Amino acid sequence: MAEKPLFDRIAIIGIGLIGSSIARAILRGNLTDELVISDRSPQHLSEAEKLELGHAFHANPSDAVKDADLVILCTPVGTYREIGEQIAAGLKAGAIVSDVGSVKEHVVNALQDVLPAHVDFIPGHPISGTEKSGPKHGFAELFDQRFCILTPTEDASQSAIDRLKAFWEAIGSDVEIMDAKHHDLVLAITSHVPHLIAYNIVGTADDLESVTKSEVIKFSAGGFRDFTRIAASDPIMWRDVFLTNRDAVLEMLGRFLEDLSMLQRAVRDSDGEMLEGLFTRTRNIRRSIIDAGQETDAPDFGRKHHSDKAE
Ligand SMILES: NC(=O)c1ccc[n+]([C@@H]2O[C@H](COP(=O)([O-])OP(=O)(O)OC[C@H]3O[C@@H](n4cnc5c(N)ncnc54)[C@H](O)[C@@H]3O)[C@@H](O)[C@H]2O)c1
Ligand SMILES: O=C(O)C(=O)C[C@]1(C(=O)O)C=C[C@@H](O)C=C1
Repeated sequence: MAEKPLFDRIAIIGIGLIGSSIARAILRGNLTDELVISDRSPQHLSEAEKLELGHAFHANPSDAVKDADLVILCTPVGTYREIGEQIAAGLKAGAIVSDVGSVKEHVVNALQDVLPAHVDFIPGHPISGTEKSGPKHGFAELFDQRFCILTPTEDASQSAIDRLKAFWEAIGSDVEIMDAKHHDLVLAITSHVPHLIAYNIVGTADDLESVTKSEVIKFSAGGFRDFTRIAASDPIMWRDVFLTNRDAVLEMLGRFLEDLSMLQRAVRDSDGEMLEGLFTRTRNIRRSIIDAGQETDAPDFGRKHHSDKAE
């Protein structure tokens, strides 16, 4: 006899890159009997239907969450409160409500007092993605061997946390439980500030057009090209990240700028020892990431075949 799926009915709100990757991974693993999709973009909803990413499709999120045992918000974090208000009345007692947002304390603040007491609210964040947006760019393997961080509130039941953990593990991820504030500080330096740096360096190079001319494009096969990939990431998603993780980003940016000034001084003073010392330390960090299996040692990105194709 076939095994019972993890959840009878799952609703995904927002069928973009992350939502559609989760949908594909759910279908790949047979993790539900009924996968319901909602998106406010009629184009994304019909694309998702054509791609057969679910069993039912609704423009209105309150229709999608009806009878769902697991609801996952996969929209930019700035939309969460509004969506929470739209779905609250229709949520089934005992349902788990989760999300994939890149910021976590804001998500707790935006949703905690909007959601009914009869659901378990467990914010989540898969630490994997690409610079692409929309349903056609998702792929089921996105979460394989990547971390997914859960930041359950004190009110969430252990059995609901265990079920959501089992869900992400079935999707291919390793699950870590973390406090939301701590998550936001860690991700500020490992993800948010790096994106800000990429947006900045590409913007600066573009502003220096008179110096670089079209050579920004011509010579962007090396390190700069890696920055252009990151700087191509979704503008709305990243606007919301910086609007909602302001304090942690500013704290980490302050530290980053201090260290950058030290490097500036080392360059000015021709302090080769300092430069070589730092570069040796950072090279070892890259090697330890590869040894831990978090990245391939390819000259380009581990996911080149999925994410690096021009639109
Ligand atoms: N892209 C990444 O690398 C990545 C990685 C991990 C987590 N995340 C998080 O995942 C979430 C989604 O990001 P994405 O990359 O999939 O973005 P995306 O732009 O590809 O998809 C977002 C989808 O949400 C829909 N949407 C927007 N507002 C809506 C609303 N009010 N109601 C219903 N649908 C709405 C859009 O039409 C779109 O289909 C974000 O919160 C982001 O922080 C992204
Ligand atoms: O590889 C990329 O394109 C990513 O930027 C993925 C990345 C990251 O910074 O690591 C981006 C945002 C997320 O919240 C999680 C993952």
